[in-house]
Amino acid sequence: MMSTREPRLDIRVVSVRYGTHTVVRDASLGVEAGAMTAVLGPSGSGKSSLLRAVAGLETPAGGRVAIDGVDVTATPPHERGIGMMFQSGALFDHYSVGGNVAYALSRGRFRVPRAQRKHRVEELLDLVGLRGFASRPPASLSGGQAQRVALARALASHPRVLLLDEPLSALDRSLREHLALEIRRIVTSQGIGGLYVTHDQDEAFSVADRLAILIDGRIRREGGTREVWEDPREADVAAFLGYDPIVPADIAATWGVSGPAQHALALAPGALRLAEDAARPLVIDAEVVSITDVRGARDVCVDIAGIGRARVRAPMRWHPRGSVLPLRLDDDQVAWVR
Ligand SMILES: Nc1ncnc2c1ncn2[C@@H]1O[C@H](COP(=O)(O)OP(=O)(O)OP(=O)(O)O)[C@@H](O)[C@H]1O
Repeated sequence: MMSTREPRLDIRVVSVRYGTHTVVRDASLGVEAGAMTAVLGPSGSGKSSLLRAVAGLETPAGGRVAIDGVDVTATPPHERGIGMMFQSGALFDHYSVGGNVAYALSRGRFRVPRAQRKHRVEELLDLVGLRGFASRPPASLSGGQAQRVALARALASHPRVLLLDEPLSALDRSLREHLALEIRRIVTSQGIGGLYVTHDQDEAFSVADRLAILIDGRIRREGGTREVWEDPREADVAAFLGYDPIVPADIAATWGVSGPAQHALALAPGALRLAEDAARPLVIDAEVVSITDVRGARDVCVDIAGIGRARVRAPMRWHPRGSVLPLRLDDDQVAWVR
């Protein structure tokens, strides 16, 4: 059920234009306090431009941005009560880790009195898992630690809204997953409204509780992560999320599956299963194209008449019995799309 409270961050029909080129068109989105929305979309879809408009670094060509019900569309960035974190933390090398965080406490409308800064720096470093790091020079930090400092700095002045633009994309995957969960924990526990820009589907799903899918400057789907995944509604949204292939309705009908008129059947990874022991006729015949060993499984590329290439997971010790591979469909792993 939708809350009747004012959302922490309210983006209403915001457009961003560079010259005559509109790169964000009528974007509307609400983020509750203590919640994180990921703006997920392909490269060049306008994600950073939307974030920059929310931050006040870009003047929207139309629409409004409100924080806690107050219109901040014309408010300078440092007076909006927002924190920002980017791909590269851009720490000051000539300050210590603590100095970098303290600097953020000394500026803007939300600055902290000098006497309280040291305590707040320690509190923030503790929050991001860097207790005892205050006197370290930034050059001595790993990439992940540097981004933790950037996060501490972004949180320094008790922002009401935290804006994150691909903050983990320079880190390796395992660290990215770990830090994404930690950022989520911090945003939630601090009651901040988080807006997190990424092009990485896995990262979006681990960091956010809601998703806004931005394609070609338009928010094409918005909702809870699970809801968006289970019902992407449109074929290109499904394809961007990783559904592949998208099967025309007439072919799906030959598998005994039918859906709404003018819809196609999008298959999630894992929707096609080996069916070597299943009773005919409810099997889909595929041709084996290639087999690649991956961690803990075999990735089988198949060709299905009328659809083309698709991928199927098989156990590590599996070998095909012939060139024709019988498959079945797991109908929990499909979505009907327009
Ligand atoms: N300052 C600018 N002046 C002119 N065009 C710009 C400017 N900034 C971005 N653009 C263009 O706006 C479009 C959207 O860019 P934006 O950086 O918002 O996309 P994005 O989804 O964040 O992409 P990426 O994931 O690659 O960072 C692109 O076509 C880009 O070239």
